[in-house]
Amino acid sequence: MSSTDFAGEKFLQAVLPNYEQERFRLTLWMVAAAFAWIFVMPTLLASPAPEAAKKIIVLKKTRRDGTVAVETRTVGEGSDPLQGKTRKRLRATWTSAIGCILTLFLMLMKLSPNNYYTSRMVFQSPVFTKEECQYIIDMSQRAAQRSYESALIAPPIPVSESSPILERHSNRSLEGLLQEPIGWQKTRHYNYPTTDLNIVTDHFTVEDRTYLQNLLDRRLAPQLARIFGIPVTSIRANDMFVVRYDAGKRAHLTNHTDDGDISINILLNDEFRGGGTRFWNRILKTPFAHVQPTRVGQLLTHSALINHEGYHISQGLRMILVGFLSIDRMDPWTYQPTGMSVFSSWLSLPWMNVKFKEGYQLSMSRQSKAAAKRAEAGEPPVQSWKDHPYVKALFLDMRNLLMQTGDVLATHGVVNLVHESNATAYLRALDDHADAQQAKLAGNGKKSHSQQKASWFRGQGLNIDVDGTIDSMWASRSQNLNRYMEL
Ligand SMILES: O=C(O)CCC(=O)C(=O)O
Ligand SMILES: [Fe+2]
Repeated sequence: MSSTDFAGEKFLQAVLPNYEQERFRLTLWMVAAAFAWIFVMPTLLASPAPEAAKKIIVLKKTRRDGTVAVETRTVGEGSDPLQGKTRKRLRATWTSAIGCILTLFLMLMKLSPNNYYTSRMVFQSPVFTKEECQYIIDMSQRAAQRSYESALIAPPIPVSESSPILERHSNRSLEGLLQEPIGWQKTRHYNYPTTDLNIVTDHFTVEDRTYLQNLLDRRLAPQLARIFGIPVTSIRANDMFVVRYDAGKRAHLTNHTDDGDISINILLNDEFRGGGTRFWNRILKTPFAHVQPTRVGQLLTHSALINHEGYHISQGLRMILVGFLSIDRMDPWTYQPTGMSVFSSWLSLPWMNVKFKEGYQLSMSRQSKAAAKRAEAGEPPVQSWKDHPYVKALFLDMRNLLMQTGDVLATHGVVNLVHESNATAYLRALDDHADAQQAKLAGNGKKSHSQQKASWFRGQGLNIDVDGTIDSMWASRSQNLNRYMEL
């Protein structure tokens, strides 16, 4: 979304990049640099300096009769003009090629807003009102109550030979629902468990989801599009959930990175002490920010690759709405392009970094599944190019290289986009714009314009491969497909 389309632009107290303009400028610079390295530099580097072209060596020989004979010999290019020139040209070509790649890489890193501006920055802005946050808390408590009731009557899942891990996990999560805080999931996230409820797979109602979807479409989608320079159609939440931290129980979340491309974290209440989110600089091994929003309904959004932690609360209950968002270049269902610029996808270090990370992880899991199948059936597995050991190693190397490049070159910091005194007016401007859009569509006789919206719930729980195709779905999705179909 360009700055002129964003309804909240005049309330921004920080200057966000004008993506379109900066990408246009960057393209011109890159074309000029490539032209210089390909056509001008090789000629300059290969052309001999006039005095260096020939070297004259004077040889003095004393003859037997005592007289001195002076002999001059020309060496270097002069003595072997063709070979010297070829060698020089070859060296110039190589130097130019390396120079060209390095220049373009540094330009991309330092002139592209998707790289220098959004890689390691945290953005803060208002997104919900206090009343809306209370409504979300209430719907979460109702969903927890329904989860508890269904867990009371659900029989334990028999552990079968074919999928013991999954079924043991399902039993553990059923048990968790019966423990305090009752009805809340305790083991949904495996490595960094939070006490949470997923908006689709837990017992929220269709009305709850519709309420949230409407709010996220009006308030969150345009802000993310503006901050990260992406179209709203490229946004697909892969996991959207409400988290609670209880003082004295699970009161913090240790340092981690998230899954997906972009993370969102919206504060729903303020009846607690401590808390906030701490963001870490991996190079310096120190936090670069500890953000404690003072206003309920405040959004924190950042690249999922930034290390962060949910800081310990010492009193009360802290609730947040969290989303792990995937930014798709292609719609995973139709394979139509989402309209995302190449500068925010394959030329964006954080985006590429995530794709290589996911590509590597998927390949590893495919490999272990294939090994299990092979053991079962005694057949050699069919291997895709993505699972070739060299490709896998390349994915891992690229992931590490891109991560470290971002860590070293990108600015780390927090941008507070809207002053607190403007929060209400800012949200009203976003609402007015959304209403006007809707009225315009209704006037055009179009009932809905769903293809122009972000996917908040319908597209969760998918593993998308580096080539944009669906690789697999999470167990929680395949077990609840009917809920995804409702939306
Ligand atoms: O508690 C927070 O602010 C961070 C939450 C978080 O990072 C997560 O749920 O992944
Ligand atoms: Fe996180």
